Amino acid sequence: MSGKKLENLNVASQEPLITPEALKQELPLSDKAADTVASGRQAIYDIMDGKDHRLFVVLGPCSIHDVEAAREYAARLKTLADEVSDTLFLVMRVYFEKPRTTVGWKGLINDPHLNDTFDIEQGLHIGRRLLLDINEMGLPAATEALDPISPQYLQDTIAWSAIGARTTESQTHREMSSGLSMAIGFKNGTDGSLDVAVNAMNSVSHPHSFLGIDQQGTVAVIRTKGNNYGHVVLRGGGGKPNYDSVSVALCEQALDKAKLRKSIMVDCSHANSSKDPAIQPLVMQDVTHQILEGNTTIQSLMVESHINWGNQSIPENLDELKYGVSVTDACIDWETTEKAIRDMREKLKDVLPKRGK
Ligand SMILES: O=C[C@H](O)[C@H](O)COP(=O)(O)O
Ligand SMILES: C=C(OP(=O)(O)O)C(=O)O
Repeated sequence: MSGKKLENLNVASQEPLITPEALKQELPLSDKAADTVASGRQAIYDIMDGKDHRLFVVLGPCSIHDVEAAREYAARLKTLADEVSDTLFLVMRVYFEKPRTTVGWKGLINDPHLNDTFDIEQGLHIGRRLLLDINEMGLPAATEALDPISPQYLQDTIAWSAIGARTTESQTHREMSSGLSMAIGFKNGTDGSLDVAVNAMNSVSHPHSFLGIDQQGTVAVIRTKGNNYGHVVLRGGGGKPNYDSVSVALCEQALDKAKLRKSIMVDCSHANSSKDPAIQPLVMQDVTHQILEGNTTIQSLMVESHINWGNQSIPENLDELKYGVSVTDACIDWETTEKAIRDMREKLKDVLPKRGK
């Protein structure tokens, strides 16, 4: 055996991590929370299958960094969700994993103390605790599945997942999604390309076999059945939006050609708003107008919303963090969120039940 050190040359250290099974034993899902997850997933399947006339709307902070603010947001959202539930099915964005263009804070699981200590074990505990609490309130949760291992720890609490613009083309993410137990939205690429999302939908509907871990944390060959509830998320890109009726029609054509499900989510943020939160309610209004004009394929929306407007950089002294303000992309505030959702409900409440008939 050669004495030359040839592996892990750029690895600083490795630490064992709690297993998914042990985390779930410490933080189990209650019957009430499990009902929220199961009924949330089913409502989304029914909307995608045309059995439920509502739109589903994934809304909430760009990222969670303060669990108290997230709980307050969830309580407000639950009240609003009940109020508009005849027309809109509201699901809270509970995003713990942030894909970065280059570098930056990677989210609450990766660095829960926001200080580059990367206490991932603590991050998993804090994240799971919050997801349990939100589901306990009766509010379903949505997240981005970014790390290919973390779903084993958290996905039993999630009603809808996204694969982000930076990972839609990744085989690892398509394989993982083919085994996830809920509907999954694939964003178009950051350059605006739709092909990557269409190809992802095709890939995810097939069974895959790949390397992963099981609930005991043992390295395993994971064999999946395929996920038939993949759909496209139009988020704009390459400096241009793609929520307008022409882009939506082109998306429908591409899905038709590929013989894939014509279920479209419009992301009102990201490149569809040039990351200016003030544009998000305008995108919501435009989508509402398209539906009033006869569109039948937009079945869902995504909105980045928090308690307070805008965003902030993470300060060196964390005491200086402003409460309820995003530390990643800028969000609309609660008052704007309530108004935009109520307006949408008012305009669509009589139209959606008759949609496509
Ligand atoms: O949704 C959040 C951001 O758009 C995404 O994480 C990329 O952020 P960045 O370009 O600031 O790294
Ligand atoms: C990172 C996100 O979006 P995108 O992948 O579209 O950039 C997000 O929704 O948090």
